[in-house]
Amino acid sequence: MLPIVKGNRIKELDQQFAVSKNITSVDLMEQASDAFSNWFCSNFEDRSLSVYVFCGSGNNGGDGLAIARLLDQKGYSVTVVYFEDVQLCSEDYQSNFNRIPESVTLVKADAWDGEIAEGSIIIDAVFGVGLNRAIGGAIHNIIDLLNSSSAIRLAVDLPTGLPAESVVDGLAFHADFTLTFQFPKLSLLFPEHIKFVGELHLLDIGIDDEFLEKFQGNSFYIRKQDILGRHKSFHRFSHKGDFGRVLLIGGAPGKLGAVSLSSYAALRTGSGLVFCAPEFEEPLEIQFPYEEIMVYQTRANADLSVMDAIGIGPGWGNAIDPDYFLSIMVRFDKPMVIDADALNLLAQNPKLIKYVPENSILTPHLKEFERLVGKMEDHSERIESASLFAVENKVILVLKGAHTLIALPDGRRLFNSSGNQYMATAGSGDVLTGMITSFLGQGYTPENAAICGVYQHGLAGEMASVAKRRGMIASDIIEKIPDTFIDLGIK
Ligand SMILES: NC(=O)C1=CN([C@@H]2O[C@H](COP(=O)(O)OP(=O)(O)OC[C@H]3O[C@@H](n4cnc5c(N)ncnc54)[C@H](OP(=O)(O)O)[C@@H]3O)[C@@H](O)[C@H]2O)[C@@H](O)CC1
Ligand SMILES: Nc1ncnc2c1ncn2[C@@H]1O[C@H](COP(=O)(O)OP(=O)(O)O)[C@@H](O)[C@H]1O
Ligand SMILES: [K+]
Repeated sequence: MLPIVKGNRIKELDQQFAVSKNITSVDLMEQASDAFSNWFCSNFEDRSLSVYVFCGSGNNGGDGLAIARLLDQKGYSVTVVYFEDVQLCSEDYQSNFNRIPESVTLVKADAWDGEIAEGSIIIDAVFGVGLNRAIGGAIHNIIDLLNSSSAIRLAVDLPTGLPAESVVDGLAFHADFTLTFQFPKLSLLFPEHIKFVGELHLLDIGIDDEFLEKFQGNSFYIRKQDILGRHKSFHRFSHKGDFGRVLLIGGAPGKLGAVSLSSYAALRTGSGLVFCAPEFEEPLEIQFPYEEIMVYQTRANADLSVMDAIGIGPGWGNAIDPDYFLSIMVRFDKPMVIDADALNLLAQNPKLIKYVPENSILTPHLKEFERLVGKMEDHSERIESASLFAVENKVILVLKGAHTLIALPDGRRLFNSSGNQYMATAGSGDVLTGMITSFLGQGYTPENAAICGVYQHGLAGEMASVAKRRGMIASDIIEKIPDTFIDLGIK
């Protein structure tokens, strides 16, 4: 998995990597700038475009100067606006300043007329991970101006003004696209920053994962290539028992759809047998839209030990007796998936938390998480409390949203890369519960069930949204689950 290295370690990483490859830091800057300009050329093919590059005094500005030179070579019309006298800038900035060809218009910010031709592109290379205070003075005025421009805005590594790990305080550049080097900086994944980050892309600048691991902390980014190796394979003689017997508990009158979506998602994820226990007086009379789902009674002393996995909570309603929930946890006594109304029940009865089986997977969205632990200031605080909750309670906490966080009981924090805004539709969380429960029932470790479930849920959402966009609904996500196995090469 890709380490999300902290901003304050990146300089050291840069230097050590350059030494290990027998190159200079300015060579690495060239590799980064080359990756940026290649991305630029394949996304903005019209060479008659005017490009304005804004350069700060550090290495982010150095990248900007190298990018300006490379785009000029490719035939774009390039203007560089810079802020600081060159002798006061970083060494690699100075090398690139000296290489700026005459064909690039070079203008100091205080002499710039503030004009940006219609249809131009702005590149922000003012500050990256070296930001150490709020933006002020002339830079503030120019960023303000750029933010109100109709031009397309690109940020190099990090939009200027965003700190690498915390929430922005004051002004920041509003990018339409952020092209970040090698790995995402943590703050690029915060919901508060979506208007600054725009569409996020990672650019490979040649630093291998093995080298990055030397600088890893507790945060990682889940990519497509991390999934295949976490899957189990089944063979020609596997029978439905091998694929697991799972139970989904939930669905009160008026909310049957939720648990029905979870159950159907579990079937599409590969479960051999899917049972559902809806919260009705006469559950056996319930007709599900999917005939493959069987009804199970969990009241009284029904044997839960015959189940390989249980997912509990979708549409369960708010009239559940906490003792009944407790009896399910005690009777089952293996990791389970806890979602929606079951999480609300935990929030209302905190004493129940100690009965949650170890390594269970809790899947709150932001509101449900706040009900569990109290109100939080911002995403940075949310990440810390999710991680603390997972460690203290020995559970896996899946904090849902864009870049869903999987907080593991050993303190690692995994951020998801798949999914998109079209998944913000009723029932898509119920689908996730069904998928994770299914993997757990197929014998995956809770960690792998959570990782594969979260990643593939996002991938299925991406696939379904290609044809449906904002018209996508939760059952469209379910229909694409089988395609995710094909796309990932999983047998
Ligand atoms: N391995 C990689 O990932 C690679 C990284 N690379 C690139 O390096 C970038 C990091 O470069 P960096 O460390 O030089 O920091 P950067 O962001 O340019 O700014 C620091 C300068 O800004 C100043 N300053 C700070 N805040 C300020 C403020 N509010 N207002 C005014 N000034 C402020 C501060 O000066 P100070 O006044 O504090 O002395 C300092 O001089 C990284 O984001 C990426 O683009 C690639 O080249 C190669 C591979
Ligand atoms: N912008 C987004 N990007 C990626 N995934 C998203 C986005 N918005 C929502 N999702 C995903 O959709 C699901 C929504 O779950 P939830 O809020 O529980 O919805 P519901 O209660 O309607 O089922 C989560 O898995 C979440 O990660
Ligand atoms: K920048």
